[in-house]
Amino acid sequence: MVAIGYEEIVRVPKALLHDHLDGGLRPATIVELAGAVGHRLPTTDPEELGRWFVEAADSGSLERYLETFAHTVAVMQTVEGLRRVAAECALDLATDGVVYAEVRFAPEQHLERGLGLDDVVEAVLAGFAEGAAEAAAIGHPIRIGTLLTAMRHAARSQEIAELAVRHRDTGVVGFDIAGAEAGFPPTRHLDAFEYLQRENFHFTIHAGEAFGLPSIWQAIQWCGADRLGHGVRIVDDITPGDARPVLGRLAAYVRDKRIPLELCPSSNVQTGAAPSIAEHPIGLLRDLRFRATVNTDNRLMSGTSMSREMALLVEAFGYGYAELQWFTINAMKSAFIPFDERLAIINEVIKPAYAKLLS
Ligand SMILES: O=c1[nH]cnc2c1ncn2[C@H]1C[C@H](O)[C@@H](CO)O1
Ligand SMILES: [Zn+2]
Repeated sequence: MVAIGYEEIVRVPKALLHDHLDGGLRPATIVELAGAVGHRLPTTDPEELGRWFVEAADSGSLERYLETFAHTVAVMQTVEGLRRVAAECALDLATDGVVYAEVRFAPEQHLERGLGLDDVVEAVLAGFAEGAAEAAAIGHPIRIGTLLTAMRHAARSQEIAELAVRHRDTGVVGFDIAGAEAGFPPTRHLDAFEYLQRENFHFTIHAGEAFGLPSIWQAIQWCGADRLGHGVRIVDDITPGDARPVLGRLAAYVRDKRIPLELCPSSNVQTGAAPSIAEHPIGLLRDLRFRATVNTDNRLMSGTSMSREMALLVEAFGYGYAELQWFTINAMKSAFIPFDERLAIINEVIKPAYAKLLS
């Protein structure tokens, strides 16, 4: 069987659940916006800047990886900057063949030049709407849902959770916590998660990336997370066994309850959560039929795209269209938009496209 090529992967519909708005800027846009607000960058050559982000993020440490965001967050402090970045994000994802995306960002990081939390959210939602309309006009329809993230080292999660609920009818579909994981367990934000559950709202939690099973356990059993951001370290609870891998109690629970794992292969290699793409646990987790999904995390810091992540998996694991469809439908089933809308995208967009390729 001939391996599927990159161009073919771009053409198939893809669904993306874990992508950070402030981790996906175009380098040329950063240069332009930084010039306008007087922010000093490591270089003002867009190509060099793109390489700088990937190299700086390639540190083997989540903490050092996160330091690179200072340069993207700095240019996302005005309505115009936020709107533009969101519009370009929608357009870039759509032209990469992503038909459904949930994009997240932390509003509390965008208040340095006087905007309020609601202004920030409204600017981003307007940008997504504009980018999606532009994409549809050139034949690349995309549905974008927004997730609001609270930073786990800070103490604004309740406020951000309320902000998310306030904007639930205009495009915000979920909540998340992100930032350095070690030392900042999910239970620090229990009040926010309990509030969201009372509001019948959806949330995912970055867990099991730079810290292991206790973080995943807390996210699910204490906080009630619908999905796990990364969750890749669930493999620490899976042992080889004689005939087949043996799942511990937590891994079995995650699989039995079909808890979605937002796996981000390239990002995990950069932060040291996985040794290489070929050795990434996604291969095992797919074989064991966990609800595994493929994601970009930060397209700028990883120099990647949704199609590139899938191409890397095709190369490393020999996947064909059947596996790509499986990951895509897993993501769509796990999305935070209403059930009927998820079903419509699966039945009217994803399945017909793959059916042609699989027949
Ligand atoms: O993979 C990640 N783990 C934890 N935090 C992350 C990751 N990628 C991005 N972030 C942080 C940095 C961003 O500024 C923030 C909001 O998008 O989320
Ligand atoms: Zn992330």
